[in-house]
Amino acid sequence: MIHDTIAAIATPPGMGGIGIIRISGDQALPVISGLFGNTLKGPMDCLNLESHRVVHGYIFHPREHIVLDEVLLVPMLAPRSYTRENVVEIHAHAGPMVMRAILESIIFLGVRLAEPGEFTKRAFLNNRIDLTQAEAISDIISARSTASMKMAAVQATGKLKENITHAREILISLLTLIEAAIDFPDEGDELIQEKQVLEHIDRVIAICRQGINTYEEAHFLRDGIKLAICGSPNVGKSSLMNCLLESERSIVTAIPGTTRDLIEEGINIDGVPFVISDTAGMHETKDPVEQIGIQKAKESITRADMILFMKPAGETISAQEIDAVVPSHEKVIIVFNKMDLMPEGFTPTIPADIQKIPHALISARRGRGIQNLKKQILSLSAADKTDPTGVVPNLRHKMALEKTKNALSCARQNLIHHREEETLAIDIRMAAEALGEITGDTADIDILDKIFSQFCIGK
Ligand SMILES: Nc1nc2c(c(=O)[nH]1)N(C=O)[C@@H](CNc1ccc(C(=O)N[C@@H](CCC(=O)O)C(=O)O)cc1)CN2
Ligand SMILES: Nc1nc2c(ncn2[C@@H]2O[C@H](COP(=O)(O)OP(=O)(O)OP(=O)(O)O)[C@@H](O)[C@H]2O)c(=O)[nH]1
Ligand SMILES: [Mg+2]
Repeated sequence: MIHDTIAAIATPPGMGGIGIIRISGDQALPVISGLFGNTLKGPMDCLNLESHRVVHGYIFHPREHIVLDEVLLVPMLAPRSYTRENVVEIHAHAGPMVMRAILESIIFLGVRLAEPGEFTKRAFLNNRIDLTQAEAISDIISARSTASMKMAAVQATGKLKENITHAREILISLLTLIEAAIDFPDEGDELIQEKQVLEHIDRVIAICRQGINTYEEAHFLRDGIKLAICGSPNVGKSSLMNCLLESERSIVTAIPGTTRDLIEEGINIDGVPFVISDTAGMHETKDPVEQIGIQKAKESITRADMILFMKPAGETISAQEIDAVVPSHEKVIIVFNKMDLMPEGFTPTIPADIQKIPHALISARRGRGIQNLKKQILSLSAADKTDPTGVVPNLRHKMALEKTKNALSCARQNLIHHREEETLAIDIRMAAEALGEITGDTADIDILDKIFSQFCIGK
């Protein structure tokens, strides 16, 4: 039921300067009238508070009539609020006990505790924002890199919604035309001009294609670029992992075969998110634990977007060695480690057939050459060439775009082969519905519930 009034603590738990409790719904003002007064005398009538005007005062315990806290109150009256309902915010002191006491007082007066994402769900159900904007708000909060934060911020302004809505409108007007042709078969040929219809279909296919491509090129800015460190035992893989993380995450010893399990950690390099995995050293072994570790290492390398292939500086490297790990030679950086053991001015020798592969010379133990390596990683990831201020669909959007594109390819065939108009209409309706899933216009309640339940409490 959307007509009940909900409340939640909007700020993170724990102690802090200020904590915000938010109430939304029809009963927000009557409830606050039972709790808030602008003098120490007790609660006052709040039904006529002015919207968007901060009021100073006190929160009183609804039964014990004692002061709970000195607060600022922010009324935002429907429809001029985040949810489009009456909203009242209480800006209190952020201590776990005060915040809880105020929230309990509100609940005592008949308000229900909000579910995760419920304020934003109401903003969506009341048409303040569409589903892509709701998802973007959640992405802004959970962003772990500047790049993904920027992408989410663009999406929150409604850029993706505009693109999708535009494409869907093209399909809906096409559909109207085709349905008219079905209803008035005599005028069908005048209503549907094949060339024009094709043009419209192709325009929407192009929009889908563009969205899918952008996802492929840029989704890693949201999800993180998978970077695997691999090489023989003892080359310094774990030392490099720790160096990049700037913490002693992996165990480092002089004993070959120290790392057995796969170790994964997220970092961000110049605002770009990476998920680094430190793998077990690759070699022939009879040790069953090591064998499992090496199997995991291989899987991690297969999944990786980028590979750091480590060698001790001074040892020779061959194309075959790299072939064994990454046959395509793409997205590999050869990392020569332990440069501190080499004479000053040392440069590694690289066979002619692999000179195109980028390389770096470092000392993981001394932390030398790391800045240069980071630069190489960024440049190979092409993250520096990807514009995070563009619209980047997420996986859910991409799947719906694929569904749209496929349905339209069928529609195209039907049109070219002059099949029945009904068949054409079915495909186009399917495509329009798939687009509507992105913005939430045609998404079913299970999808909506799933998306909103992943939000923070109080959002
Ligand atoms: N204190 C506080 N800070 C916050 C929020 C909030 O709810 N409370 N927000 C919550 O997520 C975000 C800001 N989003 C908001 C979106 C709309 C309105 C709002 O009142 N909109 C009205 C009025 C606009 C106007 O009159 O200028 C409207 O759109 O009609 C407020 C906050 C981030 N910061
Ligand atoms: N001199 C020198 N020693 C290093 C350097 N990097 C790592 N080492 C040493 O090499 C040994 C192995 O380092 P690790 O980081 O554990 O090597 P690994 O590749 O993770 O080894 P495994 O997990 O066994 O496959 C340790 O004694 C490190 O201190 C370096 O840059 N210079
Ligand atoms: Mg190791």
